[in-house]
Amino acid sequence: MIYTVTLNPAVDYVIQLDNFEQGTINRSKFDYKEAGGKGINVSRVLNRLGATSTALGFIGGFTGKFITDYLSEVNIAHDFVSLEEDTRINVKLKSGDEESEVNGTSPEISEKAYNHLLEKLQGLSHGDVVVLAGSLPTSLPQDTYKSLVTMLNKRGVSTILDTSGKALGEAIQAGPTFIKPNNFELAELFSEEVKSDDDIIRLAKRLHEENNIDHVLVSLAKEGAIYVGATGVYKLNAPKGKAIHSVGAGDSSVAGFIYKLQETSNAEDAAKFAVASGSATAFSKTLCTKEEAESLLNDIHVKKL
Ligand SMILES: Nc1ncnc2c1ncn2[C@@H]1O[C@H](COP(=O)(O)OP(=O)(O)OP(=O)(O)O)[C@@H](O)[C@H]1O
Ligand SMILES: O=P(O)(O)OC[C@@]1(O)O[C@H](CO)[C@@H](O)[C@@H]1O
Repeated sequence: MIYTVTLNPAVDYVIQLDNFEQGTINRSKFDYKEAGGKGINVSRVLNRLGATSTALGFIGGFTGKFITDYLSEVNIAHDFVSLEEDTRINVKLKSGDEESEVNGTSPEISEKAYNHLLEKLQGLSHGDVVVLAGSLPTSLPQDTYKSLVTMLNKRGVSTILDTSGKALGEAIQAGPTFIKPNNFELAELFSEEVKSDDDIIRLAKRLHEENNIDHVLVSLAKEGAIYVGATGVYKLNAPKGKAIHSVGAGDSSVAGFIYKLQETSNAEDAAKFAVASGSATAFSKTLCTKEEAESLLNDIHVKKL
């Protein structure tokens, strides 16, 4: 069974304007709200691809209810720990072709709430897959993902990690099964400039070999992705197209990778489907459908390096 863990979910409030002007009243051309947060997006894309998952994490208030109502409506199982405080609202502002984001602050996570989540995860075992994705609420320590990965690894659970900054730096020491940093997150992780594919491959190989991470997929937005794993190093181009809404593109790549790897056990196919899913999301108004992802597969070429 696949579980996604979103410790810091969000209602994404997406606003489109022709031209945002600072210091004055702007009126949106259109706006909408979506159930967001990286793990929740992974569950949503898995659902669109035809794979079942259960969404876990912390949820609270009217914003939390918006998310759980939506998940129930689209038949995504969920078992969140309830909080008193509202789940945050993240603003995604699109002005012309520019995208800006203001992500809200997280509610406080009490020790009791954290232990409640831990109990749910402690019930998992070999064969289960857990996706840990997104930022940590500010009240949780930076090594939270590290301790969760350590605990899950001991139980034989596969761990997929998509986070950034110090939380990522700590968690890679526990050797998750799969990580998907983008090139900026990779550079930050090693405090190095990443200027070329060779730089990316060198650092991704270190993660694979020294940190024991089976699959390292470095996403490169419109440049595609580079994969490093036991079967080799692959460079994948992204299909050409007009990027409409890139929020959730990375989460779609994670979902696409997990979905295809479970289906075929082939890392090259999984990396290709990851790029297709990420690009399909970037090219559409919201998260991709299976048909949209599949329609891009012929435009993605995998080069073994
Ligand atoms: N402009 C684009 N054109 C084509 N494909 C894109 C574009 N932007 C993103 N993608 C696709 O989405 C994947 C993930 O994108 P990216 O590297 O931006 O991840 P990310 O930084 O985690 O994204 P985000 O935080 O926006 O979800 C890429 O590997 C690519 O397949
Ligand atoms: O603040 P975080 O947890 O790093 O990212 C949260 C977020 O920006 O990520 C998703 C897109 O990947 C959005 O749905 C959500 O608003």
